[in-house]
Amino acid sequence: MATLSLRNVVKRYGHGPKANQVIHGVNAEIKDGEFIVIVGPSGCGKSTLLRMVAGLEEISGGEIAIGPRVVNNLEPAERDIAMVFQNYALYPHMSVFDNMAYGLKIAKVPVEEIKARVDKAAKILELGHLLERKPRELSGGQRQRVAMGRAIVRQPQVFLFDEPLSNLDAKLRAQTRLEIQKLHRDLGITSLFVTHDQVEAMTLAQRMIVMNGGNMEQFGTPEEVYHTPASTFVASFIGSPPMNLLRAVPGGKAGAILGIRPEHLDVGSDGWEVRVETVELLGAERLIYGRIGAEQIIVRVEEGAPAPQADAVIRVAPRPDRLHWFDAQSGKRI
Ligand SMILES: Nc1ncnc2c1ncn2[C@@H]1O[C@H](COP(=O)(O)OP(=O)(O)OP(=O)(O)O)[C@@H](O)[C@H]1O
Repeated sequence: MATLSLRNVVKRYGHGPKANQVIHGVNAEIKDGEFIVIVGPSGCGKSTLLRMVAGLEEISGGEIAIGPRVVNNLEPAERDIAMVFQNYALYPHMSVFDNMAYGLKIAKVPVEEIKARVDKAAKILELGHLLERKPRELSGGQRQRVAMGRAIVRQPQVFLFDEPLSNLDAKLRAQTRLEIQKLHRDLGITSLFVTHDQVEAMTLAQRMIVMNGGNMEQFGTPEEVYHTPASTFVASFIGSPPMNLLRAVPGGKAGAILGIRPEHLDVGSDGWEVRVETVELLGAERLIYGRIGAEQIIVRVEEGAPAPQADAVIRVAPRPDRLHWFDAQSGKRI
């Protein structure tokens, strides 16, 4: 097990004047045994960052260290990491056992030791009865577990996950999320997990790195990111539906954006006048979409609460201890 340090990490594709910088100096000190999620929209650089840790992309600037070792110039195989890919990358002609054993055979681990490690991983992942099958004879979730098994048997210092759940349906994704959490509790291996899904990030992360356009916008626990988002970007990326960001409402301040989450607004007899546009029922709750003047606002209420009609005018009060303020120019929290 090991710490993982990202020190002013930069990535440029191409050289000279045509070079395209896509990671602009990321700093993060990840503790031994921590589960870190890198989250952000498509193209923000999360896979590139992960692939630099893995050694699959050259590091253009800065330093990456695993434990005390700077790994910038080490081959992937020398870095003591194991990676789980989105498409699982299993060998189709090999059995489950051989898929899991392959990396160890290449590393010339003794046969008995290989068997013991594969059997142990298969037990943890409940794959024991499937060891003779080929990948095509497995469900998506089982293939995913084989891919994780292959990573576990390597006993790496660091696990790297590149959107490993995105090919699974919603139910299996939720279940596999729980399995990964359990695995991490049991093995305690430092992990870096990339996803564009904020729910996945919130539920899995001990701390999360929120990326935007090649910059780290925030590095914190899910609670910190939800309760004290560092910018309007983070505020609107984490939370569903996103935080309301209001520029011109009664009680607002010049040069500032007022943020309030839909779940922190109370419908009642005082507060802002909101003209209702539509109301959605989502099962346990209702979303009221409306306007304060020209500003759009979303209010989340419990399903049992009275549902206003379209065009009705209701009063909505923000909870004073749940207000967020951001600089209107920079979008940063003030
Ligand atoms: N080989 C490459 N050559 C040039 N540019 C690249 C290359 N690979 C990625 N990029 C660019 O780097 C940026 C970051 O890409 P990256 O794949 O890391 O994003 P991402 O956040 O993982 O996105 P996604 O969720 O869509 O996979 C993008 O603008 C992308 O176009």
